[in-house]
Amino acid sequence: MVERLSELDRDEALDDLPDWDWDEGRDAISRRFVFADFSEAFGFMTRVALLAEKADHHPEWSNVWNRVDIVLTTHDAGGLSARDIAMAEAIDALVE
Ligand SMILES: C[C@H](O)[C@H](O)[C@H]1CNC2=NC(N)=NC(=O)C2=N1
Repeated sequence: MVERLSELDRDEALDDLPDWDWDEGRDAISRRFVFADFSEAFGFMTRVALLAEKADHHPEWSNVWNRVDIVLTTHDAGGLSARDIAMAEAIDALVE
């Protein structure tokens, strides 16, 4: 069972994820991705979906044409966990 990150661990992890915002109310992190067009956005979503299935850790997300909004939190833990940090790092690596 994965646990929620402590405040200290969270602050440390978020220092290395400057493009992600922490939502205190939800204990979640979010990031908006903007692409050239829908095709680029959906290609990205496909790659994220494959990562998510492999990790058995799934984003909450929405897509409007070239925009993809992703929220990561761990439902099983009731907040942000190391699984979200790992997923955010893997997602960032796709767009680097
Ligand atoms: C049974 C299965 O392992 C769980 O429901 C997994 C699947 N994907 C998940 N995704 C996310 N974001 N949080 C979870 O707690 C979670 N749990």
